[in-house]
Amino acid sequence: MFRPLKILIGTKCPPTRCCSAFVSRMRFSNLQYVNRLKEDDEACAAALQNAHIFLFHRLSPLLQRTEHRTLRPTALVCSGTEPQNHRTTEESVLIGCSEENQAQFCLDVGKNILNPGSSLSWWPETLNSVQDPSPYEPDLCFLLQGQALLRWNQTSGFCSTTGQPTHRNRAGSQRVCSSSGIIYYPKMSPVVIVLVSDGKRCLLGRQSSFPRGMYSALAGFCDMGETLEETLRREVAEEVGLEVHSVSYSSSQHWPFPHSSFMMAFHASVSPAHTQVSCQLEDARWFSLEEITSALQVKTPPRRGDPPVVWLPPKHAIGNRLITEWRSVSCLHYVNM
Ligand SMILES: NC(=O)c1ccc[n+]([C@@H]2O[C@H](COP(=O)([O-])OP(=O)(O)OC[C@H]3O[C@@H](n4cnc5c(N)ncnc54)[C@H](O)[C@@H]3O)[C@@H](O)[C@H]2O)c1
Ligand SMILES: [Mg+2]
Repeated sequence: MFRPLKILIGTKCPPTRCCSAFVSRMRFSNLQYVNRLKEDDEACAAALQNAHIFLFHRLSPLLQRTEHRTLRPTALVCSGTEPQNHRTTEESVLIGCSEENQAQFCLDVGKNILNPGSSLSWWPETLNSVQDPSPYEPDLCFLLQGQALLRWNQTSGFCSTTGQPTHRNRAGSQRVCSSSGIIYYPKMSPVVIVLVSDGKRCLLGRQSSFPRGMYSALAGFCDMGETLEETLRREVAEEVGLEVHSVSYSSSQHWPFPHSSFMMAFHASVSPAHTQVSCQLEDARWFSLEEITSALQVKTPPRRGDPPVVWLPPKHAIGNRLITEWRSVSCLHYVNM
């Protein structure tokens, strides 16, 4: 039976993924340490004895609401003195280590491999319900990484070539076919997300699967063999029938839906003379600076029965970042006119 060791509420945030954090982590050999744990099962098992283990249930992270109405991940703190049960040692996945070289793992205590997508639906709702998500943000990429790695291990139990079982290494960072020796590594799907502008307005769309009233930048999966630029131009042409004429890169983000996407975000512009939308989505339309400004102020999605209101992806989604960047540049443009 699963036996928790000690629950730590509001555990210290893992380091954020900004460039300076990476540089300092390199300097203190943290990355080399994590790489060694991925390659050395014995070292990894030893590290687990004194690790922080972040808990998930059916792929959803177990979160604690703090007194400041923010959410924090819940972790077991292993002291090395108590024996660990079979599931902890066999199913925890390594996701990193602290500045003090304490290993950090994730463990799903209620995995649901028959319907792995079902438990994810509460993610956006939970994240949107956080009044002020800023203290949560450093934890978010950490949890997304853990969730993706847990799901990949739960759904990759068999070799797609031989049909035989695969076995994971201690860190959960690779799986090997027991019959052929083929090595599998975690997969993610590249996605382009693009905010199209005509100079004065930006173009947002919604799919029928989006929550009521939500609009976002256009997005689409890369086809095999495509460059990012080709995906971007194809998706904009397919979804709204427009041709973009300039493209600039913004940023990237791991995204858990539908099965670990790697989102690469861009700004693009169309000629103000050719803005007629031919929509293949549920809706796509141009938004003025004023409309975007008021939509960004909607912090929680409308409840059932509330009047319809446009709202945008939450702060931690890259779609929100694109829209916020566009608004900042547009505001500057108006100030300078
Ligand atoms: N983080 C954000 O701010 C943000 C905002 C908007 C969309 N997104 C994400 O972008 C992703 C792509 O957007 P979309 O749904 O408009 O894509 P899309 O326009 O390419 O349409 C989705 C369809 O593409 C096909 N497809 C091709 N390759 C696929 C793959 N590897 N996995 C799944 N389906 C594949 C499927 O038929 C699917 O129904 C979605 O997962 C969505 O959650 C994220
Ligand atoms: Mg799309």
